[in-house]
This record gives sequence, structure tokens and C-alpha cells, in this order.
Amino acid sequence: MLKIKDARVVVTCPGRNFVTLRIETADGLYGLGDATLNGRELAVVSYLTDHVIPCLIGRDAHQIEDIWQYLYRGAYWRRGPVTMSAIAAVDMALWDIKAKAANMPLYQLLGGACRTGVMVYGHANGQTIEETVEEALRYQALGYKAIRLQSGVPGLPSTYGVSGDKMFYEPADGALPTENVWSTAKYMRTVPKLFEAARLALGDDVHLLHDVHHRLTPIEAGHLGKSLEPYRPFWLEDATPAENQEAFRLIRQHTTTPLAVGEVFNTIWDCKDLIQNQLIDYIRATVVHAGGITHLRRIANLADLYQVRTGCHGATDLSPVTMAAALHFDLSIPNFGVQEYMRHTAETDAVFPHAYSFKDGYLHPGDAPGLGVDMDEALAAKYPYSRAFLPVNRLEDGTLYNW
Ligand SMILES: O=C(O)[C@@H](O)[C@@H](O)[C@H](O)[C@H](O)CO
Ligand SMILES: [Mg+2]
Repeated sequence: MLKIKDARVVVTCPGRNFVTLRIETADGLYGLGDATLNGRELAVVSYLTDHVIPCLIGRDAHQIEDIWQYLYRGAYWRRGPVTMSAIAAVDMALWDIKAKAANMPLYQLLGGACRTGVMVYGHANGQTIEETVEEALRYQALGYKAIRLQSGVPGLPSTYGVSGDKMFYEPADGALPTENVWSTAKYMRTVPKLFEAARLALGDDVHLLHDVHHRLTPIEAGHLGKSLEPYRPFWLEDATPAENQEAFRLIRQHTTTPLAVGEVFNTIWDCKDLIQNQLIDYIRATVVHAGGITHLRRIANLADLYQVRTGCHGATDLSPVTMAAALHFDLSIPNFGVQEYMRHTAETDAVFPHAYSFKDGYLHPGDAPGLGVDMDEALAAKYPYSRAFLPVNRLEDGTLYNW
């Protein structure tokens, strides 16, 4: 028995907010779990501190599955991003502890490596198509095999995925939500031109991705997917909001562009119908928002039956703790597709020193015992929480729209 002696939550803001759970065992081992829910961080802090931690003390840290079920079924109020991020943090921390106790990198406990590295995609973005292509070339020169393209849209003052900071794009940018303006017509005219220019400049070997960020109707998404087909996109992400999953049937009827969905999903129940009806090609559920490694493995196993591959969310609001957990997971499952990789800033990396590293377009979790990520608490304490929201989006006539 590895008795849980203590657990606490650390909130830090080295450029952006992160919520981290630290679980300690009676014999001095500790594990880390990420519980960051962008723009709603403190709700998860309270969920963990007020409702989860008291139930953990005294339990056997080795009983990961039992503790998962205890927190999921035991709450009675199942699912939802706050609950599942909290459960995910516990799950990650317990896997970290178990792998440290075994003195192995976590991927060994998950069945061992299925590949030599984890192919990642980086974010190329720019105000114009030319600028975005230039950025994409920079990523290609760094060795990236897969690149996401997001460009400013002529006539719109700001666009999702386009930042001044290039590599360190951070969407949660205001103490109150920023308001963006959206025009589907203007956007739809730009994206095919972007892909045409990028394919021409980057050649055939690199994978090109695009995130629609839930902004199209199903028929508009079908049209966009079809118009991108000549440029062979790796995927079109979140083409339409996924609450109505039937929408994907309509998109499928019009395009063979592969579809990716699921960064906002939090359980297998959100993924099940899309997977079983083969309406998507990549599932984007992630360790932190979908109940941890224990639950994500279940989702990946189901997806594997239907030749759906994984493409875990990996924006900067997913802390290095999640990134490490994702990499162990990615390395160990048969149906891995791609891993999103937005680089954290040097400040964030200093708070969370980690064993994972990037080489030639691939990340590897490293071979340190556990997740291979730590937290410098003294440094973390120097960056107090600072409220930040994701933007909202309005149509040109002021109607509130999807962000
Ligand atoms: O695909 C992605 O990375 C995005 O959709 C994210 O940047 C997303 O907007 C943020 O993670 C929200 O917190
Ligand atoms: Mg996305």
C-alpha cells in the first residue's frame, strides 16, 4: 500500500494560469496532475480542494482505477469539464506516483513504446497569407512534419489563432473577455487561398492542418472541406459545434477531407457516437479535460476499433504536466495520429522543468521515472493567479457567435 498522506493545489501564472495538483504518499513519493481549465481555473481549484482532496487522504495511491471510479460514480453528478479536469489531475498524479514507485517512465507501465517518437504539429499563423506561409516555412526548417495554418482574414480586425507573439499564441488575453468580429463569407474566401499558397511553398511532404474553431454550419463545413481537398489537408478541426453530432454526417456527405473533433469533450460519452458512426477521423480529447490517462485510454481503445486515430489537444493552456502525460500516452497506444504542440514560454518551462524534448518534428517524453515533469514551487509562488478569459465572438451585426 502506498498511502496518500497529503494533497494540495498550486495555482501559478508564469504568463498564463496553471492549476496543479500535488499528491504525496506516506513514504515520500509525490505525483503531479494538471487541472487547468482555461478561463474557469478557480472552479476546479475549489472542486479539488473542497470536495476531492478530503476523500483522497488515507487511500492507496496504487488503486488508480478504483479511485477514478470512486470520484466519477461517487460524485453522483457525472461528467462536465470541471469534474473531469479535477478527476484527470488526480489520475495523472497517481500514474506519476505509480511509475516513480516502479522506477520507470510512465509509458513503460502503459505497455511500452509503440513508436520511436510522437509526431507533433506546430501553429503557423500570420496576419496575411504571405506571413502565415513564411511562418510555416520556419516550422518546416525546425523539422516539423505537420503544421497548422491560421491566417488573418481581410476585412476582419482580428482572427482566431493569429497572434502578435507567433510561437506563443495565448488566447486567454483579457481580465474580461475580448470581443472579436466574425464573417463566415470573408473567412471562406481566404482559407483555400492560404492552403494553395502553403502547398506550393512547402511541397508535398508536410502535413497541413486547419482549425475552424466551431464556426461553420454543417453545409458550410462541407463546402470548405471540399474546396481544400486539392491541397490534401491532414485534418479540418472543429468544423462545426459538436453538441449536435448528427451535423458531422452532413459534412461527411460532401467531403473526404479528414475531420478532427473533441478538444472540448470530457468523457467517452461525448466521443462514442462520432466514433462508432465513423463520422470523424481524429479524436482530440485530451488527458486534462477528459478524465486523465485512465479514461483517455478507454476512448482511444474504442476509437481504434473504428480506425479513428488520436490527435490530442496540446495548446498552451495545457500545462507541461499534461504535455508529459499526453506524450507517454501517445507513445504507448496503437492508434496514435498526431499530437498538438504549442510551445510554452521560458517562464512556464522554468516553473515546470521536464524531461520531454523535441527533435526533428517529434517529441519524446524522456526516460525519467514517472511523468518526467516537476514543479518549482518557490518559483511558482512568484507568479500569483491573474484572472484571464477567452474571447467571445460576434458577427458583424453584433450577434453573439461561436468562439
Ligand atoms: O486547437 C487548439 O489548440 C485551440 O482550439 C485552442 O487554442 C483553444 O482555443 C484553447 O485551448 C482554449 O483554451
Ligand atoms: Mg482547436
